Amino acid sequence: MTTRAQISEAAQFIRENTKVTPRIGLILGSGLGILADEIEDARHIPYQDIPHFPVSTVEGHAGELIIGDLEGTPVLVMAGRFHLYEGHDAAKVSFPIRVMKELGIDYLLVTNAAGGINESYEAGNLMLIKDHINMMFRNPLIGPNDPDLGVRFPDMSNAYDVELRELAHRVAKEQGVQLKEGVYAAVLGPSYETPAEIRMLRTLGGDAVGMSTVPEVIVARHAGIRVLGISCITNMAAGILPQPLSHDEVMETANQVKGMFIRLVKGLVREMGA
Ligand SMILES: O=P(O)(O)O[C@@H]1C[C@H](O)[C@@H](CO)O1
Ligand SMILES: Nc1nc2[nH]cnc2c(=O)[nH]1
Repeated sequence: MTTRAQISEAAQFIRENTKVTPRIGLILGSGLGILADEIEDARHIPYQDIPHFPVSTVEGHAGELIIGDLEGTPVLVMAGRFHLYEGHDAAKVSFPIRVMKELGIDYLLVTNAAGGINESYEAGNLMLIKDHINMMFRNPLIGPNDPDLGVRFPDMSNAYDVELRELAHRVAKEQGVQLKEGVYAAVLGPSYETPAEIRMLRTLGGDAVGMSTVPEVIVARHAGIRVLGISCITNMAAGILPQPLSHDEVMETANQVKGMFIRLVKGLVREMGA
C-alpha cells in the first residue's frame, strides 16, 4: 500500500538532488535506455538511493533516475523500470508515477519493448499505443483509495490521450517515421507466450504483447497525468516465425532502431514541452 508519506519522502529526496522541476516523465523500456544519453545537464540518481524505490534487476534496465533537459524541456527519465515478474506488486511497480505527480509532472511518455501479434507488423516497427488490455490480473489501485491521490473508480476510456496520439502521428509523419497504432496486451511474464496464448490475445484484439506499462498507466490516469505510449516491436510474438524468442533478440532489435526511436521521442518532447 503506497502512502502519501512515502511519496513525499521520495519526492523530497529527488528535489534535494536537482534544481530542475520536470514537466514530462519518461519511462524507457528494455533496450531503450540509450535515450538517457541525450539528456543535457543531467543529474543521475540511482534507484537504490531513493526512499521506497525498488531497484532494477533486468538486463537492459540501467536502474537510475535522470533529471535534466531534453529539447529545451525539463524531463525526468526512468532509465530502467520495474516489472511484476521481478516480484514487485502493482503498487510498487507504479510507485514512481506517484512521485512524478508529486514533482509536478503533467505528461507521461511510456515506452516498452513488445512482441508483435498483428501479422502486418515486423521486428523494428514502432507502435503508438491506442489502448491496452490488462491480462496481468493485477491492478495497482487494489486496496483503500486515498481521495487525495485520485478517485475510487478512475475512467480509462481515454487512457492513451487522443490529442497526444494525433501529435505523435504528426511528428512521425514530419520525420518520415512509420508509426503503427495498436492495442498493447499486458501479461505477467517472465515467460514469453505460447503460440496458443498469442492466438488468444489476437482474438481479443491485441496488436502487441508485453510485460509492463499497464500498472504505470493506470496510476498515471488515476493521478490525472496525460499519457502517450510507444512500443518498440522487438520481435514477432510466439508462433508467428519459426524461431525461439529471447531477451537478447529484444535488446538487439531495440539497439538497431535506437536512432529512429530517439529522434521520435525528442520530437515528441519538443512538441509536448512547447
Ligand atoms: O520493460 P519492457 O516492457 O520494455 O520489457 C519487455 C518485457 C520484458 O521485461 C522484456 C522481455 O524481453 O522486454
Ligand atoms: N510478453 C512479451 N513481452 C515482450 N517484450 C518483448 N517481446 C515480448 C514478447 O514477445 N512477449
